[in-house]
Amino acid sequence: MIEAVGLTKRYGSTTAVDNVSFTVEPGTVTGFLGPNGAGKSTTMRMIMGLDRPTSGTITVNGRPYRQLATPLREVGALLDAKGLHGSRSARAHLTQLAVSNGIPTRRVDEVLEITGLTSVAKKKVKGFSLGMGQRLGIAAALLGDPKVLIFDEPVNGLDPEGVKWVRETCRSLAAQGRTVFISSHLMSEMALTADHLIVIGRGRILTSGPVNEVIASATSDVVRVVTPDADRLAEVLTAGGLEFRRTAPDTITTTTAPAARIGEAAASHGLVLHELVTQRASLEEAYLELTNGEVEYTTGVPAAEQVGGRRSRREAGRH
Ligand SMILES: Nc1ncnc2c1ncn2[C@@H]1O[C@H](COP(=O)(O)OP(=O)(O)OP(=O)(O)O)[C@@H](O)[C@H]1O
Repeated sequence: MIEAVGLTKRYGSTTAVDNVSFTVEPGTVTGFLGPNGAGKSTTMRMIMGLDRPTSGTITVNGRPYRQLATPLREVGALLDAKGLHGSRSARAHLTQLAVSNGIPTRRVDEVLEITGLTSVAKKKVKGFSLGMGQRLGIAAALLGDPKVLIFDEPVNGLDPEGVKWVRETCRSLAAQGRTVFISSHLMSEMALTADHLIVIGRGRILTSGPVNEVIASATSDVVRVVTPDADRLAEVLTAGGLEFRRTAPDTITTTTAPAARIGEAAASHGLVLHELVTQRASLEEAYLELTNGEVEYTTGVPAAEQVGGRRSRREAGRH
């Protein structure tokens, strides 16, 4: 398990992580979701002992990373897939890592197999595609057979097949009882991959909980009614104490009454309805609702366009 208590990291005048507390439980995929610059990578680096907290603690299995006796056997991480020596083969890279961490080299073939890299094990890493690099990074994370895994933006830049592979790998690692903590700025991807979400913005936790609850808390159903009897329906709804808006002469919308109640109220007064629709807010809307105002910078591009279209700073080569 991973536990953060009052975790804070400042870089000069920038507070990257601001008094954050959370736990990440075994047997689940926990998504760490937030816009660019929210503090995800900084938190993950602190888990791995690559950055020291300004205050607070972050532990893996009850200990700070630097106090773990055999760190690679307890926690594996994919933080930056580009930190590879290009002239080495995938097998040589993993073998060197195994030897320097006292891990039997037979494990190298196992992780190559798990990550589907056996056929390219002898190829030089510099010829690897982004997807193969991600697989190699995950192979390295799995080398010590750790119970805790941390992947920072593992699907960034991957094609749909690569995204699916990462998703299924995370799910199966969690099904084996491992603790899987993955960061992303994509709500839609997290909705498919994670069981739990921790949503962060400007270094602070905005919300956390089971994925469905987090999404439900940020979205509300909108019921839209189209009727030639809008005036009479409005009277009926008012008499029933229901709140609604007239969005067009023949259209009524409400976020407080379920469609069934509106339909029954209309039927009991013999009113004709042409449409009675429940519209669920999209995941992007939920995400924007959750992280509204928490983005580090804005581009002047409407937020809805930014969600799908923006590249992370890492992808843009500015990380
Ligand atoms: N080494 C550093 N020195 C100074 N500031 C830093 C450093 N690392 C991160 N920051 C700042 O801390 C904040 C959080 O950055 P971080 O990389 O943790 O965010 P993130 O959520 O991982 O975002 P992204 O998805 O863009 O990687 C940002 O304001 C960033 O500019």
